Amino acid sequence: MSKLKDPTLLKEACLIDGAWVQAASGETIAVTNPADGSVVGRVPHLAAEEIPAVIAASAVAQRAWAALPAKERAAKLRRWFDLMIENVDDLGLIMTLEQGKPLAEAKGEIAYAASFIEWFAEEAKRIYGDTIPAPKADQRITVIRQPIGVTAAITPWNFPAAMITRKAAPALAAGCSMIVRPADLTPLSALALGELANRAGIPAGVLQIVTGSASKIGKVLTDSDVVRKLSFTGSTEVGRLLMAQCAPTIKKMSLELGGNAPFIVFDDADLDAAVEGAMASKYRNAGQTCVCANRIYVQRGVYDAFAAKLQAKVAALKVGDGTEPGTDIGPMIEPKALDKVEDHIRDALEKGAALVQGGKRLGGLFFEPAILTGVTPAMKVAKEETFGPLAPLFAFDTEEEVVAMANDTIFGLAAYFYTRDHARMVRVSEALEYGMVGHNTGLISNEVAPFGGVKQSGLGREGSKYGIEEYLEIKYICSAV
Ligand SMILES: NC(=O)C1=CN([C@@H]2O[C@H](COP(=O)(O)OP(=O)(O)OC[C@H]3O[C@@H](n4cnc5c(N)ncnc54)[C@H](OP(=O)(O)O)[C@@H]3O)[C@@H](O)[C@H]2O)C=CC1
Ligand SMILES: O=C(O)[C@H](O)CS(=O)(=O)O
Repeated sequence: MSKLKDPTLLKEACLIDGAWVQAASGETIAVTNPADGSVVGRVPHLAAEEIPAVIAASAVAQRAWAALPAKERAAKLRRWFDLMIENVDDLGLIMTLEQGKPLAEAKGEIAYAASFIEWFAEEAKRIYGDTIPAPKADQRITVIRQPIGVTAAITPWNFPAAMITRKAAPALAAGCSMIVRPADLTPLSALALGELANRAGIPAGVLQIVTGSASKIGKVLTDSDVVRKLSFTGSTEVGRLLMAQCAPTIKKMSLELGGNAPFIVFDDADLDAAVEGAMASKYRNAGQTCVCANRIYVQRGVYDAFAAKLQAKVAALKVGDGTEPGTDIGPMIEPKALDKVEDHIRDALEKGAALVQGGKRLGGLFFEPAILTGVTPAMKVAKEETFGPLAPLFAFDTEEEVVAMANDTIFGLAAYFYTRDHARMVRVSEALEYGMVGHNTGLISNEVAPFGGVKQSGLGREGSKYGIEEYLEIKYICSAV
């Protein structure tokens, strides 16, 4: 890839025990650019039989890594953060070429991804314990927190860097090792991060990155009793499967799964702010994020005004190759993603909705950002996650009605609402059954706050002071004195 300042960041190999390794079979997987179908690179297609050695290396490395003083682990993580920031242009370009998002968004994700490493480099030094007054004079009670041990992560294609560091940073900060299996569609970002981890002095085997069959590699990782924790980001369907696979070994799990975010606009909202928030929440990454507004509810008195304002903004979005200046919406990741958006539009139209903006294929994997009006709870788009650039507008009359509709889903990841009434802000933020709620904002993701869902959107939290708990075990020590 000639445009890289540092071409050695394009790693077409797996990171195993500190070395860059090909599959024993020599088989590879092509990584293609969703903008034009060109091959960006090729990564190894490891066989399942090659994974036990990776797990063994992880176990050896983890013991030495955990034995380091926290301050030394923190310093290496901080160096990894610094190297990511220094290489943001190359990391962003690699991401745009394999995932499609506009370059500015890709660079923004690199900064977001790096922020987790910066944050947990600091948290590494603050893993405190407790002393507890004993019930007997000849006893002393202490509580310490220790790393879980060998961990694994399986990550999705939509945030090829942030979903790696949001798991690896707390794991390594806690003294764990981690084996990462990135999505086949976007492994190059993860492998570039692995190269920078090596350069940062993170010891061989502490962070390993393997590519190949998700189900076969996943099965080896979930079956292993050495792997004590699995962190997964992806669909609820695969999350359920992995939970079942982890049950026989009683693995700790973190699950960041599907969403179906309601975005509610009350009639007392600042409409321009609400439109800006809807644009940011809905069309980021071409709508391919789990916290995207999936259902937009607008109180009847402002419905037409909101729809008109939103349509004007959406009509101005530039769809194109993510490397082209001014592109707002890149290609979608694969053909089935466009099929799902079209299916949701077709179903809504058959049930009485109107397509007032966009909704056409633009060739290849490009899709025209769309708006539906007259949407009702009877339509697929009310129950299923579109994961694409489609804004379905529902009208509502009362607060009670819209909260009930917003909560009528198996998901509970993110929700958003716009109101300038303080009492309503308190009532609605407490009534919404979601792990994360945005009030008068459509962007809630950062490294300092606990990211995660309730109901069938997942288990656990990532980021924040809570995120490191996912990689620690509590040990209670009772001493007779
Ligand atoms: N809560 C969150 O933060 C996020 C949730 N999601 C949700 O995921 C969906 C879209 O993302 P998508 O990546 O397609 O989700 P998938 O669940 O299909 O894939 C996620 C990851 O799991 C891997 N995978 C797939 N099947 C298995 C299996 N049987 N065993 C082990 N690993 C497997 C995939 O590998 P491969 O792709 O190589 O086959 C990929 O690396 C949406 O529902 C979205 O909401 C997505 C991102 C973030
Ligand atoms: O996978 C996702 O969709 C991300 O978690 C969304 S975010 O963290 O970038 O908001």
